[in-house]
Amino acid sequence: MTNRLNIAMAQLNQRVGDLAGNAGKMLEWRAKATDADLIVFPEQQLIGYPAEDLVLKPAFAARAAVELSKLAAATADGGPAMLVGSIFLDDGALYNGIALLDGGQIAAVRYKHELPNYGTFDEKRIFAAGPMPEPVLFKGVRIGVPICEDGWLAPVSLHLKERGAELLISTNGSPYEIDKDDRRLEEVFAARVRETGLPLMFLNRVGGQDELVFDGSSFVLNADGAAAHRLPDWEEHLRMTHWTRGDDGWQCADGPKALWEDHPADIYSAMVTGLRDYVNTNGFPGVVLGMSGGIDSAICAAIAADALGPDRVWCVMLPSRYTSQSSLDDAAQCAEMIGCRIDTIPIAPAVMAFDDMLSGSFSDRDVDITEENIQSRIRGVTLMALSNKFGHMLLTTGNKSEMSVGYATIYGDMAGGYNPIKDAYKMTVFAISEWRNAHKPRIGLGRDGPVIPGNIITKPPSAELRPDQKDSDSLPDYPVLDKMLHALVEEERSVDEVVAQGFDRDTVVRIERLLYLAEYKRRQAPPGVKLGTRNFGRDRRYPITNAFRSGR
Ligand SMILES: Nc1ncnc2c1ncn2[C@@H]1O[C@H](COP(=O)(O)OP(=O)(O)OC[C@H]2O[C@@H]([n+]3cccc(C(=O)O)c3)[C@H](O)[C@@H]2O)[C@@H](O)[C@H]1O
Ligand SMILES: Nc1ncnc2c1ncn2[C@@H]1O[C@H](COP(=O)(O)OP(=O)(O)OP(=O)(O)O)[C@@H](O)[C@H]1O
Ligand SMILES: NC(=O)CC[C@H](N)C(=O)O
Repeated sequence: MTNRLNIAMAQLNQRVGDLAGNAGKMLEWRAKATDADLIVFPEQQLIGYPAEDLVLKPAFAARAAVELSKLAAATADGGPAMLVGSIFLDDGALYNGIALLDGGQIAAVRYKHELPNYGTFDEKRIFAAGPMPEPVLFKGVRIGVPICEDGWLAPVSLHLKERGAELLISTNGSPYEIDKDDRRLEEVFAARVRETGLPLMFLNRVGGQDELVFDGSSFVLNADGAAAHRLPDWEEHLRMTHWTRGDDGWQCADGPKALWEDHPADIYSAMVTGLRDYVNTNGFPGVVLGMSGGIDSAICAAIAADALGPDRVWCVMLPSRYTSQSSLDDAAQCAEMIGCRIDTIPIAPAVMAFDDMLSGSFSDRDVDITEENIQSRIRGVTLMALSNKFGHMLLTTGNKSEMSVGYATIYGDMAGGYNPIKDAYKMTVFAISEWRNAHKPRIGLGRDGPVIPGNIITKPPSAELRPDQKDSDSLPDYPVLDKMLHALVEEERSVDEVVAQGFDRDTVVRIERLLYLAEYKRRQAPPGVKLGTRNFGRDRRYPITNAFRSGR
């Protein structure tokens, strides 16, 4: 039995499916934590979280077992023991679990009891729930290891306390959502400390995995509820924590307390993190995007420059006969401010070729939205040709307001691989543009100073697909539209409830109809960074074919 423990917290990124890579990285970080008795890694650090249905492939679970044995063998060197999250096939059932690796062996294994099955989580579909976990014994100390959701609810921690746990170490794969960092510390895990009277370590992963981003923001709370450590958000970080046992139990010595980003800096960092990891992990040399002189493409280019560096961002202006001189000037100035390449490829020759090709088929039809959308699709084809030829991934730039009501052209401006602003309403796009002009993000690789010309932020949004077109011709002004959408999407309000908030009934009925009709477009849209509690794709899963309208 010991009265002192040094526990290292490894707030790491992960690569889903790269078991050997994740294992190698854990050993690298362990080698840096020389004074540690124990080094702790986030939930499912070995396989990457969330690995989704990949865990159901028997060969994957078998490989995880092999890699875990190798890691266990590596602890025969007398260095720090390791707490490693992985998957475990046990008597035909698959568990999300954690292993204590010590003295060259797998010294203990515990399974997750509470499986989250809401929002983005589907763990009941892929895992069996473990029994109530007992504490693990390490150097004579009984440590409770609630795995993520186990710590979000009271029963597991209470059980661990009852079974003699002396401190709690919670390993997490807790995705970013607006304000979630403070909620984890001040509400959820502070409650576990109050209920059990035990000190608690909360360790979370960082980095992006498809639509999810993880902010880290790990911490240690002492039994009196005071924070002893706060690790930085959005960065990998190794933190040594020093614990002593006194008459009142275990106490963690005070350490550095990082400040976590406020609004809207956190949203911007989430977008940078999600895009950076998506592009780098999937091996693209950079990104290409259509730069129209509008705010959506401008902020996407700025985010990409902060994610990848300006030299990996390639903007292309694709003017048509409706593109104004001010759009050409704004696009050029924006690229110059960001410090990235911009080329100009006029689309008129392709537009004329399509007019010609289709003139026979369309001879008895008026010109309508068909011709407008052909311009957008020509841009999509051109940008995808650049992507094919040079390897850069095409960014899509539709914000959540547009994606909500289908204000985008399928196979046109919706063509692409990833959308950094997919979960940001238009008013959020304005807010982060203002913010980025006044601040360089801490994790950003872009330039200091403003990156978006003021005119792009102040001019009325327009798709420029026909003369003098404005978004407000088809949609309510964005401050109004966004409030309605917030009520309909994020809060799942009915038309009557939204009308009661002071909005015009006909408009709300129309917006709800557009929202439901556009489901088919969203189902074919690229993934993008989740910011809120109700993103399109993982959180909000509506039927495409859907006759329900709440306003009739
Ligand atoms: N339920 C369903 N399941 C599967 N497919 C369905 C469908 N309903 C329609 N469709 C298909 O979708 C087609 C209509 O969708 P789509 O072709 O997108 O055309 P549509 O939605 O009619 O038009 C695009 C809209 O996006 C606006 N916009 C805003 C900003 C930028 C841009 C831009 O392009 O840069 C565009 C543009 O002004 C216009 O209002 C139909 O012709 C039909 O083929
Ligand atoms: N002239 C253009 N050149 C290059 N890309 C374009 C052009 N027009 C549209 N696009 C692409 O299509 C996307 C959708 O156009 P849209 O007008 O909705 O967005 P925006 O111009 O960036 O912003 P805003 O809605 O504020 O005008 C743009 O973000 C851009 O990627
Ligand atoms: N991986 C998990 O169990 C995460 C669930 C947890 N409630 C969260 O949102 O962070």
